[in-house]
Amino acid sequence: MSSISDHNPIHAMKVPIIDLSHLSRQDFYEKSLVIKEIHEACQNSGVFHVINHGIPKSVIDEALEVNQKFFDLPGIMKEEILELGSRDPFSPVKLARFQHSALGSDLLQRDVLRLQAYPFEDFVDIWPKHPADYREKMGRYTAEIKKLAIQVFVAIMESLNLDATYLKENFDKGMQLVATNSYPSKSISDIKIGTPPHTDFGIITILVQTAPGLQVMDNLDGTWKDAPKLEGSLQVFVGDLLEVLSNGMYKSVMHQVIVPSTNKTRMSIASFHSFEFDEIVEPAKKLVDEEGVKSAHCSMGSSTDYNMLMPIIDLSLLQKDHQTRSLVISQIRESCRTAGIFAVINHGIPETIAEEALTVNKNFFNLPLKIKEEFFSPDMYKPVKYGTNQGGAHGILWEYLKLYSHPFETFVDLWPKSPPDYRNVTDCDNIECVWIVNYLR
Ligand SMILES: O=C(O)CCC(=O)C(=O)O
Ligand SMILES: [Fe+2]
Repeated sequence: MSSISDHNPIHAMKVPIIDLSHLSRQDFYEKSLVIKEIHEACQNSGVFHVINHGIPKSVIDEALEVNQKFFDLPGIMKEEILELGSRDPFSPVKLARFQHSALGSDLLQRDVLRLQAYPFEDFVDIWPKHPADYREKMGRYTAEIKKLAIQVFVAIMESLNLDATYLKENFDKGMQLVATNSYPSKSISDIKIGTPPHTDFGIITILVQTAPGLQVMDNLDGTWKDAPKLEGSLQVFVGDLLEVLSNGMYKSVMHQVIVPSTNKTRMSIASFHSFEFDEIVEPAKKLVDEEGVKSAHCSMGSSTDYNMLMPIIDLSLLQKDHQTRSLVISQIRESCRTAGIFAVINHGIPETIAEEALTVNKNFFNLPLKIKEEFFSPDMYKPVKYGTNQGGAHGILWEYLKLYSHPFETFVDLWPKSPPDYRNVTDCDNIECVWIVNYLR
């Protein structure tokens, strides 16, 4: 059986480096160049380094040190935290050992201490008490990172051609969840050390890592690349909600950690930033085209536990080698088990076909009632059925058209004749298929 250790050699990714000191300069031209670099970085790689970010090295080093000390504590000292958070996924402080299946049959393990960090006063009293300076040093680190996240968020909004103040207030008071990942130097039996492939759920993540192991999916060639640390930099990741907000212009970046077997332990601190928990995120209006067409994104709040977000499955990976295919299949299994819903990308259906189908159906619903009524029937098993419906707490009214569509030849002659190009829309080749087109007035 194949395993992580025998997959292809990994090359390093050219992760863009953004010099943040240019952002605070008065020079408009210099600033606009950085904004352009941020735009390209978010669009192409979904991850970038920030340097000259203004956070003192001592603050970062102390945060890493104090977390290392925490993980080195005897189990008994960590027990109070385990007690507090182990059973409740929404607990603001949670310590857990994650074991996830990754490539092939491999299991990947890491320990994670997750803390809600904003507003600081609301949570600090339940942060670890040991080591004695944990709260002070992590408090300083998380406050600096929050300031940096706001600065980066504003620049990202500008890079999308949105106003610098767009959703800034929401982001200012939004959530900050900090996860310290601890990767021990040796694994037990067959279990490898690492984090399985995933995208981060929020708007942005700011990461500091101590040792090699982080890999990023290169969207250009669909391969994993090493994303090593750069001395003094912090790494910024595009999260799922930024993908939604940007109407798909920026893509959340798929990444994983596979710790090479050396004798060194590895640690990272990931700070996830988003809006308030129950806020629904939708594509920015300015980025939705004139016809109001949103790309295939669901709006979603960040209220869900971050392990429970809408998973995104890249169907093109099913055509790749055996290892990759079984990874995708295990992602699908996991999505069905946990979220019960998932989004598919790279599904092979050209965008034009989906758009034409939407347009031709819109044209159908805009026909005079007299024509649509022809398909009205109380028989719910009729292969072509038009009707109206009303429901939900707000009594929303919608029209629908239900079509049996496979086998195409059997049913196409029953489909609407107008608009004249209605029947040209693609058939489904080899699946049992019923289309139900709902139309909200
Ligand atoms: O450990 C790392 O470098 C990355 C961890 C990560 O991706 C996460 O916590 O979401
Ligand atoms: Fe991550």
